[in-house]
Amino acid sequence: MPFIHRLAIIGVGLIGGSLARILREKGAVGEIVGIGRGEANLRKAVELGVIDRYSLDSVAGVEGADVVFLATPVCSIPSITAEIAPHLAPGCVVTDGGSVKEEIVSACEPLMPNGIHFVGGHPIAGTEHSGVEASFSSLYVGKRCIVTPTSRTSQDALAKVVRMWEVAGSEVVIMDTEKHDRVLAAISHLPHMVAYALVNAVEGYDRFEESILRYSAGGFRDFTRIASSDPAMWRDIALMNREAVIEMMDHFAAYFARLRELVAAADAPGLERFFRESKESRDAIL
Ligand SMILES: NC(=O)C1=CN([C@@H]2O[C@H](COP(=O)(O)OP(=O)(O)OC[C@H]3O[C@@H](n4cnc5c(N)ncnc54)[C@H](O)[C@@H]3O)[C@@H](O)[C@H]2O)C=CC1
Ligand SMILES: O=C(O)C(=O)Cc1ccc(O)cc1
Repeated sequence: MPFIHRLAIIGVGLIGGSLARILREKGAVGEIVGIGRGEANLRKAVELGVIDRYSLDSVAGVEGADVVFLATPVCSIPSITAEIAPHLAPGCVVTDGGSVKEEIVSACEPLMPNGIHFVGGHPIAGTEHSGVEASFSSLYVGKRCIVTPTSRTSQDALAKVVRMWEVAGSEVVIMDTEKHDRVLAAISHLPHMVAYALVNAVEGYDRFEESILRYSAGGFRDFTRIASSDPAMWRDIALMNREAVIEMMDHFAAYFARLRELVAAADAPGLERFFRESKESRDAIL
């Protein structure tokens, strides 16, 4: 039995499309309406059976929806929410999948009319690919999804969002928005910054006349897979979580400087200790 009657998804890409696929597969949703700007992508989403119909107009698209899921780049989420807020059906629950939470939740929660609730969410699952064609129904299975209620969040709205992610196969973790943004800056945003910088640094190394990237082996390719991620998405994340990202970049720079010192001093035991500590931590997360 569907527990969501009409789901409106704004931004039918990897994240929105994957949620649509799994909820349909589980029989959890009656009708799925896709909303976006790119008509070709939305038409493709209908062809693939990811959504039932689409609208290029957010206000018309959310009509009668009991759940609205926003899955566009993070900086666009507050303005889209402001646009749809006065047109939502009574009792509607609005939630999102954006990679930053503090600014989104503090901007969107107060925009909700009486009886309509915004609950922030973030599936810790994804790939370096984007668009509806990259979406797949098992994306969220066995992954964590962080949900960030506030003291104002209705328990019924929270329960509906938690149920949605559990049906999608995720383990839901409740966290406050401030902690979310610090944790994600460390375990997701910093690695993306490092990967993007590493690829540019190697490409920009001009000792030789040819581009040396084509000689890269498995290690470089594994390490930099995430530098193939969507630039507009990562522009928005870097801008919206700027303070926490800078704090982590500075923290990382201190460790990198320490490693440089060990190399410069040819400190063999120091280097081995540095690498051993890192290997032990990394082995423990596998
Ligand atoms: N890609 C990933 O691995 C993950 C992404 N996220 C978050 O999910 C959100 C969506 O990311 P993806 O699905 O990967 O992106 P995507 O690029 O695959 O899909 C985004 C969709 O939103 C549409 N869109 C962009 N701006 C819009 C606007 N102003 N109005 C309406 N539609 C608009 C695009 O046309 C596209 O169809 C982002 O906030 C991102 O931070 C969260 C977890 C993982
Ligand atoms: O491609 C990968 O491995 C990722 O790290 C995907 C990812 C990107 C952004 C998020 O907010 C969460 C997960």
